[in-house]
Amino acid sequence: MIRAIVTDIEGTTSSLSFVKDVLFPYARKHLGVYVRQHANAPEVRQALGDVAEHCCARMNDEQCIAQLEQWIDEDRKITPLKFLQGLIWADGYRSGELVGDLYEDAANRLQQWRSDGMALYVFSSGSVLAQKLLFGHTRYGDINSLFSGYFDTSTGPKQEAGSYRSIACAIGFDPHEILFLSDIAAELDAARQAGMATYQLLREGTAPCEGHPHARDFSVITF
Ligand SMILES: CSCCC(=O)C(=O)COP(=O)(O)O
Ligand SMILES: [Mg+2]
Repeated sequence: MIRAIVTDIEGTTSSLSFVKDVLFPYARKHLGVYVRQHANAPEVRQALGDVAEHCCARMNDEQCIAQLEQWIDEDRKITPLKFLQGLIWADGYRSGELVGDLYEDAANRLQQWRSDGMALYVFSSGSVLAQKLLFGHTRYGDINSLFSGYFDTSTGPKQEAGSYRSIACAIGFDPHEILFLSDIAAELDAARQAGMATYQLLREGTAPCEGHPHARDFSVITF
């Protein structure tokens, strides 16, 4: 019996275009100024140190900024980039320039599942801060109270079964009691390898993959 649901964000609860055409360009535009202005903040220093460590190189701040900009252009899911993006998006949500995108069917079904006693979690490449910001600033209001926990790449890559085993362990459910929702075949394969049930969301432009049930939106998911 399914007792917990873990959901991806981009292409699942929220549109691909919001992430690619709104969030990433916003971070790209503000990254340099943000890092220079906050260069002495401990969390920014830590992130820049992690960039250099990832590159196995000694790098000054400007070299780190150039590397981070390149990673945004390549849509790399590297933890210090994701961490800094979350900090930068916070300003955009605070000012009202960013509104967290959330499909209406996802908002309704998440609410219903929670009312039915289902435990709900998020697993996204976006940092935990970025996840809370998105769900905290939707046109349906702040829906963070629906979620019991959040996971990002600090738990592990989304294409590796071990990440899903770690999530199951952390939330205290057997993998067979957990349903994982995503648009990406490699993520669904990894979750199933860990023993989770899966559903592929077929939002705009997503092609169905083999071996997983699929749904055009949250309203038709059954388990
Ligand atoms: C938390 S919203 C930003 C999502 C993001 O940065 C990203 O790279 C998309 O990752 P997902 O795992 O949700 O597909
Ligand atoms: Mg996705």
